[in-house]
Amino acid sequence: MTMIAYLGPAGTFTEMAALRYLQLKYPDLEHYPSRMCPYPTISQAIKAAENGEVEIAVVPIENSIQGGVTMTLDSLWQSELLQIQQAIVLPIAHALITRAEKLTDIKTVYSHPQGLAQCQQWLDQHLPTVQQIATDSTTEGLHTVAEDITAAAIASERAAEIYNLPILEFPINDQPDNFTRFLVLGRTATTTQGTHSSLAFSLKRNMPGALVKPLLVFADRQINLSRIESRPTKRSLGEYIFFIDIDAPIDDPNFYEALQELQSVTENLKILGSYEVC
Ligand SMILES: O=C(O)C(=O)C[C@]1(C(=O)O)C=C[C@@H](O)C=C1
Repeated sequence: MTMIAYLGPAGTFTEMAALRYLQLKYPDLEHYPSRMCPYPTISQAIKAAENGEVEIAVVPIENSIQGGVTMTLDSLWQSELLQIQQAIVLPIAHALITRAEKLTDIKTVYSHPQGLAQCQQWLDQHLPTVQQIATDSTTEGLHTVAEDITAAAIASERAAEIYNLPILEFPINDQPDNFTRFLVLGRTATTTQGTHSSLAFSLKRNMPGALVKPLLVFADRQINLSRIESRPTKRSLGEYIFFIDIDAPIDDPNFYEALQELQSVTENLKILGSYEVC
């Protein structure tokens, strides 16, 4: 029975993505929740899949407004075993969940840093003096909201329903078109072949033009990169790992050739997966 680790507690956007994956993959399943294992942080969910406690981890990777989820990018680079099996894109609409009757009664607002950032203009305008408290997920602060009438949390409408808490304002995200991409990660033995591929590499030397060579490998073959993002290697200042998404399956001969050549112009090259996006 496939068990799925996700960023919890219950009611997170990541849980919605995990449920969507289960419904797509196993449409005949009767009881989805019994397969769902919440973890308090993204890195713990990823570790659970890596050490075999669960088969799959579902984690956020990128928001259309705030960009990459750094904890996921760093964990992907460090992971020796996990591959991307599927990507899921969900619209994200945030609610202000609180037992306070009016905005002026609120003293603290809890949310995941992505949740706070996606509602920053709204917060500046409507709750400018309220203390913002970053949590590991949008739902972590909901227990406090249940106990403290001056506390509020930014989370989904579904979370308010699960915890039986009222919504004071909805939607409060600054951009109506707000999307987050989630990844379904599984062990390499179950590697998939899909229409999209992701890889990451570090460079041999930190010198002018070092990034041009790997990029030319793709440009010369007319391979389109749909995303490039960098993270520090954590070895020394100014050294980066580059994450690249490509709209091509890994078994495309053109792409396969590019990968061979990429080995010679990068220090460490990781194929993160070949997968479908839904
Ligand atoms: O805290 C949650 O509800 C999550 O699923 C995490 C997360 C994220 O890390 O981006 C997912 C979607 C939204 O962008 C806000 C938060």
